[in-house]
Amino acid sequence: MTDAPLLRVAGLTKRYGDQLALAEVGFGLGAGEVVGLIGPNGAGKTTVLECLAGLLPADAGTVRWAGKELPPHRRKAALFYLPDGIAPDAEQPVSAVLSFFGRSWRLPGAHLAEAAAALALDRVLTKPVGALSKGYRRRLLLALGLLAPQPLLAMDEPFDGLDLRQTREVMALLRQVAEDGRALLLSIHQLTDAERVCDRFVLLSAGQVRGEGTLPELRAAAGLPAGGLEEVFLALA
Ligand SMILES: Nc1ncnc2c1ncn2[C@@H]1O[C@H](COP(=O)(O)OP(=O)(O)OP(=O)(O)O)[C@@H](O)[C@H]1O
Repeated sequence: MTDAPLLRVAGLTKRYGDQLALAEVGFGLGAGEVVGLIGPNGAGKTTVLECLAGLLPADAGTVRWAGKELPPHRRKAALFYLPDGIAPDAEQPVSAVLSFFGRSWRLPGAHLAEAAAALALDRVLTKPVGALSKGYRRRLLLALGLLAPQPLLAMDEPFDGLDLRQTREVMALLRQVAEDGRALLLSIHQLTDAERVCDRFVLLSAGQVRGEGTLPELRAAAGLPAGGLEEVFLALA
């Protein structure tokens, strides 16, 4: 685990009625790190991200940023959250959506063109967002993530809807984003994808953290001499 993490989540608890969706979830994340929030369907990954982003009120828990408590209404200064499956401005062409965010974030046009090219969006710039395929819609969201000024990028299932080649390209791009110093928190249910792109993992099962660390650290915690994330997850969760 990172000694002095940029982000420190502690005791995050969320109930939906009688159901305890998150039970004292805690983990840390450092600058330049790619951390995977790993767990099966219903484990609570989206709930963690939404509470963290300040979109969903948590029942308990603290979020500290560089050692100081960061209340929900100030989270968007630190964190850009890309939810799963949204289509911003479905009627607008891709170029208009990119320009809108570019203006909001006061970015030079060259940055927009770079992000569009990095995600091969140049060929769909005139298409309305609602008419994009799932993979291209995902690419547009990823481009917004690349352009966003916040130091932490949180993404819900960033590889959903991408084919094999697209997944590899986007993984390389996300690794580059981390090398440039941003922190990434990615919710991923495909363990093979997570293993390829993340530095560390937070294993979530039924709203509880069952392990946190690098693969070798998690293997040690599970008492396994070898094995991938899948074996480790099954042993710990
Ligand atoms: N708005 C809601 N009202 C009631 N229960 C909810 C609500 N949102 C989520 N839940 C429940 O909370 C639990 C955690 O859901 P969440 O969507 O966070 O899981 P997840 O790990 O992101 O799952 P998936 O991989 O399927 O997206 C699930 O049991 C889910 O049914």
